[in-house]
Amino acid sequence: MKKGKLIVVTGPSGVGKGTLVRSLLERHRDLYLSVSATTRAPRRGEIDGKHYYFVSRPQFQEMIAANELLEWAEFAGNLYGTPRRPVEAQIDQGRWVLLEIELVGARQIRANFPEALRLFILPPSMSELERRLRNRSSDSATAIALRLDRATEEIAAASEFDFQVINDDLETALKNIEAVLFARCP
Ligand SMILES: Nc1nc2c(ncn2[C@@H]2O[C@H](COP(=O)(O)OP(=O)(O)O)[C@@H](O)[C@H]2O)c(=O)[nH]1
Ligand SMILES: Nc1ncnc2c1ncn2[C@@H]1O[C@H](COP(=O)(O)OP(=O)(O)O)[C@@H](O)[C@H]1O
Repeated sequence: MKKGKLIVVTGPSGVGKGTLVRSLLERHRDLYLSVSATTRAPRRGEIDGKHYYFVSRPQFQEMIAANELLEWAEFAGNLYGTPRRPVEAQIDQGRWVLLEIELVGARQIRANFPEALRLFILPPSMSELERRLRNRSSDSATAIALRLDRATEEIAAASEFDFQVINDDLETALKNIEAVLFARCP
């Protein structure tokens, strides 16, 4: 069977990655979203096994030691990683797998899976990024400050990615992502 594709979506926290990925999954039922493991505490409404696998630091360290993660990184004081087995199983079945991950993990994927398609989502401006993070009301002021600090560093690396998409108008951004995915992955 023809192997599936690995598609990496990266961009600063609050840029709208989750929103874009959710819309893509609704519109293209054959896409598969990898569920990450994290040591971050669940936000209101987040479900274990659906949004993330919420694990302790020792559990996460065990996953690293057992080589169960395809990539992992520390972000704003918490560990995040992609469980290897489900991703490999889906790719072996010919499905396209989306990874919504930060920059350090995206670099690991580039090193280990050079064939992966990597997209970077940009905000229309830093002030709009900050507005989105604050309006989302999901993080403490400290967590927002850590995310904004990191955003500048991540945006500086946007050109390392195969494609850059600005998430200003949501529908336009979605169309641009679809154009990239379906032009490159016939
Ligand atoms: N490297 C890596 N990053 C991840 C993974 N899962 C999520 N992330 C990234 O970790 C960052 C923080 O995620 P989260 O705490 O959910 O905050 P949010 O992006 O602001 O909603 C985001 O940039 C995510 O894309 C993963 O498995 N690996
Ligand atoms: N194109 C857009 N225009 C305005 N607001 C947006 C847009 N895309 C996402 N948002 C809002 O921005 C906030 C952050 O989006 P989210 O998907 O959680 O970002 P991320 O997953 O990148 O951290 C959410 O409140 C979301 O509704």
